[in-house]
Amino acid sequence: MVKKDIIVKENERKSRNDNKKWVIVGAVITVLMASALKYDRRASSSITTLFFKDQNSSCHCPKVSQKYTGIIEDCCCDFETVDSINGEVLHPLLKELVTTPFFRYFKVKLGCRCPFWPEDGMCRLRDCSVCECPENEFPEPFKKNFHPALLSTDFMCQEGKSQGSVDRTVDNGAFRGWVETDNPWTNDDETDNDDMTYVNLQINPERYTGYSGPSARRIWDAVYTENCPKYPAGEIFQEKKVLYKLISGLHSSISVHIGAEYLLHEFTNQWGENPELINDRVLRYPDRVQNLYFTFLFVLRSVMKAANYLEHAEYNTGNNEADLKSHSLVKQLVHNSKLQAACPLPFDEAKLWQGQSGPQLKQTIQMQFKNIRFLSQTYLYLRSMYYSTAKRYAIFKSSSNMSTFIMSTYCSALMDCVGCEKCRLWGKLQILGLGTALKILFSVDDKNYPSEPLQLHRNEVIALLNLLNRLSESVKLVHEKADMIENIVHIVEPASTKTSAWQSINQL
Ligand SMILES: Cc1cc2nc3c(=O)[nH]c(=O)nc-3n(C[C@H](O)[C@H](O)[C@H](O)COP(=O)(O)OP(=O)(O)OC[C@H]3O[C@@H](n4cnc5c(N)ncnc54)[C@H](O)[C@@H]3O)c2cc1C
Repeated sequence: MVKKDIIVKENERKSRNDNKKWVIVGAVITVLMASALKYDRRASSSITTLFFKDQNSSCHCPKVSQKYTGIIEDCCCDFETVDSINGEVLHPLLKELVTTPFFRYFKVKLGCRCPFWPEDGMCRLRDCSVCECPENEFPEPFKKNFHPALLSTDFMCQEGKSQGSVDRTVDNGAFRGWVETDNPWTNDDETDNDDMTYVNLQINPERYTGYSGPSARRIWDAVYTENCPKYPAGEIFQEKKVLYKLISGLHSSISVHIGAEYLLHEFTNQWGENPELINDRVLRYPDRVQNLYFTFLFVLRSVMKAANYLEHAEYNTGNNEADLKSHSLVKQLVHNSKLQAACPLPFDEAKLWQGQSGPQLKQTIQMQFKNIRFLSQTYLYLRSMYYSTAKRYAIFKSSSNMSTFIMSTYCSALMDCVGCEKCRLWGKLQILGLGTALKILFSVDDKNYPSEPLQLHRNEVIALLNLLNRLSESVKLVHEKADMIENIVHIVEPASTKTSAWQSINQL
């Protein structure tokens, strides 16, 4: 063997040894993390939090999840495109937008009475309660029930658009001011009164609150079982499936936010990520991840459809500079060329309500989602007759068709039963956001009823864009960290051996 070959061989051997060393070091670190995770979940969360932070701050790109690829079920976009456009365009814009004064103050009725069960605040943390805004903090124009004058340009007709294809954009040449009209998809009992309060969303983040147990379970159980039934295999109505997927996607997002900002050590008030929770509640179930992406695209589509309305809306809080910023960010969002090129139609709402039973089905589903006052009245009547809560609930569950019908009309009313103020705040905001998306996509028919253009409440716009931001954050976290979380958690315990308490209950 010539000398040169010997040197090459020697270098290869050294490099193999070096590699082995790194493999061993890696394995030791993994084992240490795994044992820490096994014996102290909270401590391990801190370790993984540090681990995640290091990954992000290093010069290497964070490891990207390749697990979710291809077209997102029932949508017109694939995972890869959504991840890239979200990371590049949507997330940065939305993150900034929701900090502006217009979008950070949300009007909400927090002290509502649950029409189904007595209040049983199961919250055990101070983090559960909401800091309401002092009177002098929220924007002056928000206090007035103002109706600004109409802009001069009126609703434009659609003549001359390309040959016969249906243009489904909501084209409101004029912004008609913030109005008080009923949203057929949500509770319309949110008009101004003394019970309403303004909340600064920035200081009330959606995160772990400690709200759990029977109270929380009962809400989700009611949402899925009573109002938005899980679709059985072979379900014929695509529309019902859409409603289920929206709720499930929202649920996934809430779980991701709980896991992303978790109270690791109550005593030291240390917050961080809880990867095990994110894995157990969302990542282990590919359909829940699909539903999260679906909900994101659905809401995104509604924002894109309402582009012209949102562009011409008034973002007035009395702070000129900040309001110009809100307006500019909204415009950048709704007319973003990268977004339009990458994912021009995130969800195709025109495919729904097509069959003969379409209109009736639409009404039924609308009723499932919204809250009608009728229930409260009927419920109060029943309550005056029956004192036992259990009996009252049993009546609703088992008696006449009427009761079943009434019971099934409630998705948003259930938010009044959430026994934790902060969860109720975000629950109400996000259900209102979903209701607004549904309203934009399904309640406005520019082609057949051009005289009834889209009209939104200020609060609906605030809810819609905050919801989109929440979903965008969840999608980003799942995309960037799913593989890492799954690897870490699987080292400790194979997913297949785990069965959550709730899964067991549901399987009974
Ligand atoms: C409206 C609302 C808002 C909330 N907001 C917060 C909050 O901000 N902070 C906080 O700490 N807690 C919040 N909670 C409580 C939280 O959502 C959980 O209920 C709680 O942490 C207990 O979790 P769990 O493990 O019992 O499962 P849950 O999340 O309560 O889930 C219950 C069951 O629903 C099913 N399920 C779960 N996820 C999905 C999904 N994506 N799709 C379909 N089915 C699913 C499963 O069968 C699961 O076992 C909120 C609850 C509600 C109802």
